[in-house]
Amino acid sequence: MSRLELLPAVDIRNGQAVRLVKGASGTETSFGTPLAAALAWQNAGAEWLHLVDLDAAFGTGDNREIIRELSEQMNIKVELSGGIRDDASLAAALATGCRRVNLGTAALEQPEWVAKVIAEHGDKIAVGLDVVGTTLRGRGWTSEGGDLYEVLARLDSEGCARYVVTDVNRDGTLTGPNLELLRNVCAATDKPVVASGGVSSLDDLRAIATLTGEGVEGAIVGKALYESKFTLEEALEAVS
Ligand SMILES: O=C(O)c1ccccc1N[C@@H]1O[C@H](COP(=O)(O)O)[C@@H](O)[C@H]1O
Repeated sequence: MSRLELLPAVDIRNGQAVRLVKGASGTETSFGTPLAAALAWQNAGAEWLHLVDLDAAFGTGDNREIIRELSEQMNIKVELSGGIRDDASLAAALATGCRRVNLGTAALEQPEWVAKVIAEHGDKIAVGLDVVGTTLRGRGWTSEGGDLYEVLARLDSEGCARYVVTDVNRDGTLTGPNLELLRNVCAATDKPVVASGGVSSLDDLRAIATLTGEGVEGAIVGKALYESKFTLEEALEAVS
């Protein structure tokens, strides 16, 4: 069985590394500069960084320059999310040298464009499936975007390489991952799944790691790291 990949998260709002509760704008807790956070995870042994431009996701601006500068200092793989919705934003994201991008809103609102970029860029494109129950959310998780399994079937048929599955109601809450959701999504697709939302403990990571045989490839870890529930070194050891 393959080892669970860990992706520490750096979410950026107004130039700061922040954590939100259930993705709600206005619930930010700041944790210093994005570069300091990213370097801390890189120096602690991260193989991946999950980097989110929250302003771009919410439509309140962007943090492109910070992301460009930060990316120059990363020698680990970066997955970049937030506001990637057209050719220009996709080109800017890929120009940072990131390993892959996550599309959210675009996958719900612009299916033809998403099918086109999946065909053009292959596994550089992942889709973030951000859900409440089985209903997808877009536009900073404020709009409803259809049924999870219908959209998943459409994206699968278009060759989408990977899905990042977030239970919105667990994100930033430290209440544990939604293992049932992860199992259900893995049963519905052959493509790898990255788990997001709710991780609070090393046991949560061990529980997600039991799903690697079903298709869970990685887990995003945010608030638990920022609130020192465990260290990244401990997390990497726990899933090794
Ligand atoms: O990560 C978050 O906390 C988050 C909160 C609210 C909205 C989006 C969030 N993150 C990721 O951003 C992309 C969606 O951006 P877009 O819709 O493509 O502009 C997606 O990967 C979310 O998981």
